[in-house]
Amino acid sequence: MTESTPDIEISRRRLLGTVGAAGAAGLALGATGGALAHSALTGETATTGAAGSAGALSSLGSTQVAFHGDRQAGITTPMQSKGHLVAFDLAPGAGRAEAVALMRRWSETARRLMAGETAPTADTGIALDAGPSSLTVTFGFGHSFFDRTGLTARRPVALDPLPEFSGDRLDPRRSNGDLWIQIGADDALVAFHALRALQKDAGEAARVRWQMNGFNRSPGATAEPMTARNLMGQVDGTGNPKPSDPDFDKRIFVPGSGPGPAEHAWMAGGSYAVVRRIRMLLDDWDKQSPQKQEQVIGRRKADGAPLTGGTETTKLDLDRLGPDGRQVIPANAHARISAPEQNGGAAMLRRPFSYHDGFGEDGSPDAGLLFICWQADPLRGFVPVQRKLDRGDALSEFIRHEASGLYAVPPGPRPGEYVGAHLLEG
Ligand SMILES: C=CC1=C(C)c2cc3[nH]c(cc4nc(cc5[nH]c(cc1n2)c(C)c5CCC(=O)O)C(CCC(=O)O)=C4C)c(C)c3C=C
Ligand SMILES: [Fe+2]
Repeated sequence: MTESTPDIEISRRRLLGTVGAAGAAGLALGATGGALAHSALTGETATTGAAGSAGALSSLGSTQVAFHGDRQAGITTPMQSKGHLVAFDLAPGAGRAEAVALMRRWSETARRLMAGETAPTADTGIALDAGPSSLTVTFGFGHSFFDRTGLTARRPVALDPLPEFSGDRLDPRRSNGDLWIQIGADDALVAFHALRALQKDAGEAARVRWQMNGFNRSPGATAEPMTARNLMGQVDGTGNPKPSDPDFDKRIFVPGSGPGPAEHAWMAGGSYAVVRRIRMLLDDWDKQSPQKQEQVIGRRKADGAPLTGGTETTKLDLDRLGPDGRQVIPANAHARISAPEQNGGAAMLRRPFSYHDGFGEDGSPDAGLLFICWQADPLRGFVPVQRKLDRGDALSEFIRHEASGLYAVPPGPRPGEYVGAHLLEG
């Protein structure tokens, strides 16, 4: 049984039965306002009720993100500790009818699992006991989906392939795809359970094209909630636009009405996800002195503060010169080049996962960032910034873009709807 507002879904049984008042704050994360609940998410666990009995959950396990809403979950939702990205291609011969049936199945599975219920068919039992654990399942459509389903006229221009960048070393087998799913959860079994259920749901209609696994810091691991670090050890995410910024919605989500053609109205309230697998050349990076590493980014490693001083949230002083007459934040520093004021206001919401897939024969880690950024229009978000980074970013020497995807992520479904219904049936 659930109690719903547009932004909040709380399991009444869990709220009244197993979680005390302190933990209840961590239970409700709306798909639109989830990021605001960061401190509730990362707070201490608050298990009450009969310890060890079925259904007794910590606030971490019982935290639930709404499946229905104006926006799909997993965009402004606080980053979870475990993530899976998976792209599918429709099977040969599968078209629009199969895509409709598939999106119906996937939506129902996602709805149930995000509510902490079992999968609709043949549940594997992997996630029993854990609760929803902030599970989010986010669906997107790639460029090739539209031709495969006879919907080319409805394909937005914003989904045109990204330009090539000089530093790209992309593997086509791990790039693009007709359909894309992002799964995030604060429990590894819950996340894998969702991945497996959705893959089984694909049946004969679609085949996995590529799949990647990622992680972030676990909620509660730090004394206070703080911006995550990446595998280079940097505080990463500071400059992200905040949901409280007056232009946040305009930058991240497709407007509800506008000059675009009517065929593209199905994307109103949606967003575009750029996904890049970026390998970090960690053996080279780790050889650099801390001072050099800080010059590459333009921020201090210890606390993420700008090299021009202050705290993590102090604005970069891009004009400041040092006693030697040189810019304190170097001309090629990553944070300078990517700053919105250096890019005509271009902004994106970065919501990545780190990844590690073992070590190569030479001992170097196959590790880096599953870089995912969200924007209302990639041509006014990712593309101009990446063009500039590609030309002169000090970080380029230490990273390699190995895979890429761009996906149209439609708005959230209304109760009774499936994700993408307005595209497939509108
Ligand atoms: C094209 C977009 C970007 C790519 C690709 C990218 C890769 C990348 N970034 C880091 C580490 C950091 N990035 C930081 C800031 C930052 N990066 C981008 C864009 C891309 N990064 C933006 C828009 C910003 C924010 C700029 C601002 O608002 O001032 C930082 C500084 C801290 C922060 O603001 O998050 C770090 C650290 C890595 C390691 C990486 C590829 C592996
Ligand atoms: Fe960056």
